[in-house]
Amino acid sequence: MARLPLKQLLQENPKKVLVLDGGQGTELERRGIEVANPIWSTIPFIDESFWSESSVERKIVKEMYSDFIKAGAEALMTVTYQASFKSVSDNTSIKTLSGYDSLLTRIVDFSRGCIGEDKYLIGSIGSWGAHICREFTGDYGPNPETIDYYEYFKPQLENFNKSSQIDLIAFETVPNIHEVKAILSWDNTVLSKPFYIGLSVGDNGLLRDGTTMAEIAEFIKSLGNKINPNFTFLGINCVSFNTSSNVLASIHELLPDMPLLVYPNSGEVYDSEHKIWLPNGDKSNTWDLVVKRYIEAGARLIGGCCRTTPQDITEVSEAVKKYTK
Ligand code: MET
Ligand SMILES: [Zn+2]
Repeated sequence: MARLPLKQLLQENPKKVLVLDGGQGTELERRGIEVANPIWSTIPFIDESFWSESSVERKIVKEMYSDFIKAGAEALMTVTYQASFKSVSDNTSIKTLSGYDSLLTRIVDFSRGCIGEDKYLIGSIGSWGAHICREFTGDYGPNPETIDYYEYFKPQLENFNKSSQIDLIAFETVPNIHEVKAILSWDNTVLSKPFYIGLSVGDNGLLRDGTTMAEIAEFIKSLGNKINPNFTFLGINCVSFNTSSNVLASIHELLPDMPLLVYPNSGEVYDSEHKIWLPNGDKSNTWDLVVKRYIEAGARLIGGCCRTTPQDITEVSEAVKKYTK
């Protein structure tokens, strides 16, 4: 069954909450793919051997999608978070724009083949900071306003814009206000299909660069009807599980009419000194509880980010069913 256009689905079903998949990068790692390299989880697609039917890595990616779908995911992301033209051309043998474009098209078409026609495919784009591992600090240097964000995103955006397989473009883990402003300054010639912004927010409830949610909301309101009509969701991703529902509620209070999205990390806490993940100390926080709060706070797209697995998505989808009845 073919899917309805995303915007139509949301408009015709005001209570519909879409279940997203979990963290593809960490899930592939959990399944045995070595992702520690500058283009992270996109690495398996670079070697020509991936495209042969017998490839083990190809099987792993397919199974990951199939397991997220069995868990209840209705929208799944391409594994292209760290696959900007700059990252790919600086770190692999693919150096030309046309070679890059072919790579993305291959990944997108393969991902569509894995998920089928009835699910939504989201084109993942990591923030500018992701290519220098700054998505959790927001430190974009002394003149973040002078960075040419469009130049950086253009090749990936153009591919996703023209692809009939991509339903929604995701700017993920955006930590800096100047980047948010740049993305929202682009009209529908630059961003010609539904898109969202996932903010990278700390436990203090601030964008990683220190900007308050109120400043972001004011900026969005100031755009008035000049805002790109394809701006479909605002929200947070790769944020801590325990604080995510409070942050989302604060955005909802400021922008009550904006459809929101949220996909936090698993409840584990990263110990950067020992480079290990520790279990969630706060047992009172369950998916059932946070999903209930997300829905109360206007979330229309809910899933998991780093270290979340199909088991997490099963719990998310059960809670979504329960609280959207
Ligand atoms: C660092 S956040 C990563 C988000 C991306 N969608 C992934 O899980 O692969
Ligand atoms: Zn993440």
